[in-house]
Amino acid sequence: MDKVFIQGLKIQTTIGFYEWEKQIKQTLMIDLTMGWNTRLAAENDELDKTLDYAEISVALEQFANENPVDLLETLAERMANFLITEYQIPWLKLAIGKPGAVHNAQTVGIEIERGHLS
Ligand SMILES: Nc1nc2c(c(=O)[nH]1)N=C([C@H](O)[C@@H](O)CO)CN2
Repeated sequence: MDKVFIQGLKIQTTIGFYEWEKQIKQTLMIDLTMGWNTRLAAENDELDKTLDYAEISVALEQFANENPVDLLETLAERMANFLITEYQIPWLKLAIGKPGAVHNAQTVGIEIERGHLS
């Protein structure tokens, strides 16, 4: 299957298990790969036949800010459900990094895959 991807999307949002984290915004880095048949858009050069990576980038930051949670795991699961439902995405891989979380690590985070590749 073809893929549409977004790499290194930097968003600012409230996230974290500890009380002090609920008072601030922190940076998250998102990498998202989505399965899609890109031939449909290519046939007649039509944006509305594909996944608009610009629209989805904006939607992800908005989603994170409207759904504050403690864990990256929870955010990733909810984001994946949102994307699959809203855009009828059959398969996706989503990684969320929290670069400021561990002072002596470049970044930490999680990666999930949901749905099925045909
Ligand atoms: N696997 C995870 N571990 C931790 C998370 C998380 O979301 N997933 N979160 C924290 C804290 O919020 C941390 O980022 C604050 O330093 C700790 N471990």
